[in-house]
Amino acid sequence: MKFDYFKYHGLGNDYIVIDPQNADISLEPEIIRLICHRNFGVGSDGILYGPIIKGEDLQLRIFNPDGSEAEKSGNGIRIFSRYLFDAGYLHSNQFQLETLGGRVYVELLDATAGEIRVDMGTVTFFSAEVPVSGPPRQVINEELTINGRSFNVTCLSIGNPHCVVLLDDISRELVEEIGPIIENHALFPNRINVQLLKVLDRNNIQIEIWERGAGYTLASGSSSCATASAAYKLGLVAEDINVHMPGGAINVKIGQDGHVRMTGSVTAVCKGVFMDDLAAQIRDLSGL
Ligand SMILES: N[C@H](CCC[C@H](N)C(=O)O)C(=O)O
Repeated sequence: MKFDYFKYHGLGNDYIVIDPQNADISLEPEIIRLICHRNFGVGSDGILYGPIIKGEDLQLRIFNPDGSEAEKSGNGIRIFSRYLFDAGYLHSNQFQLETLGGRVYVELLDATAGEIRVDMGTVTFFSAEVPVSGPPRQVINEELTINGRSFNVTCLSIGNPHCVVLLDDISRELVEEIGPIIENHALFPNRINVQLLKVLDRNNIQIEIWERGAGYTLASGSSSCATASAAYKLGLVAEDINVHMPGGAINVKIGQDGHVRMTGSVTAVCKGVFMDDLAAQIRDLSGL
């Protein structure tokens, strides 16, 4: 039986995998919004579409539940790597994937247990590359006023953009208040993912996450890499950092080569088919 989708999560950050070899779906924004909807669809923090096979290369496209496309997703890459293993695509436990935000290198440490390491590449703090509006600069320890309160922000890209807010105390309430304002702020032409960062010690940080195009999530791999890199840039942590999130922890290592390597788990949830009513809605939305 062919399945239309597979569902996995990385520390509670859940994604639907749609494989073009299995399912013939055009991923228009309104179709993505419907499938990801927690009440009217399957429900998820996004869609992973692939593998798109180009010769030897395996490409992954990543979509947020608002229908926008993300350049990179750390949990998404780990989840997709587990799917490739489960679906029998892999001939090795080490391989590379193409994403909109660049090539990443994956190692299945223990695939069935879902322990996967990803070299997410390098980060940049340069405004033009994040991007952040204003004069060309590294965006480090800048002041940003939201709702009359001044925040210290450091912005960077690891393929997708992140705004890290350094605080002594963090909470879900605060990230849900300022996250959407920062996400859509005029400073960020492509919008931005937002994290509140609390440094616990030289090897442990705690974050709360507001994702571009997704909202509050329990965990985020690219956010883990971005916040660890920002804390390291600010001299607040060592190069081996455990990132603690509401959904669990991810280990991030910052290499001497500048590459950021993330290790975390993946949980397989279910596989399914779109039943007639939803399939008809998808067909209507795609104009078929
Ligand atoms: N949950 C993802 C983040 C997706 C990033 C996406 N929201 C964007 O627009 O960049 C992760 O584990 O990295």
